[in-house]
Amino acid sequence: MDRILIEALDVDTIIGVYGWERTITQALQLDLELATDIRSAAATDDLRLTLDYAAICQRIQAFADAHQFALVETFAERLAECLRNEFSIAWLRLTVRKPGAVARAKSVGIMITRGVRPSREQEPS
Ligand SMILES: Nc1nc2c(c(=O)[nH]1)N=C([C@H](O)[C@@H](O)CO)CN2
Repeated sequence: MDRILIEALDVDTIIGVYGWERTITQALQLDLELATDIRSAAATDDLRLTLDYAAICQRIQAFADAHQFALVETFAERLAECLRNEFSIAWLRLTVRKPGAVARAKSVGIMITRGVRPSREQEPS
């Protein structure tokens, strides 16, 4: 199955387990792989037949503006659910990094995959 890719998307949100983190906005950096079949969009050159990565990026920041989670785990799980529902995404991989959260690490974070991975039988040989 084909994948739409979004790499190193900067998202601002209120997130963290400590009190001081509830008073500031912090940057998260997201990578996404979104399974979709791009062939009909490519054949017709029609954006409506694929996943609009610009619209998805906008939705992600709107989601981040609307929520204040403690854990990056909760942010990732709830965002994955939101995107899968709203954009009819069968399978996705989402990486959420929190740069600078640990002083001696460039970033920390998590990666999740959700949904049913499209089978290879659906792919052309
Ligand atoms: N597994 C996690 N560990 C930690 C998280 C988290 O979201 N998931 N968060 C924190 C703090 O908010 C940290 O980012 C502040 O520096 C600590 N551990």
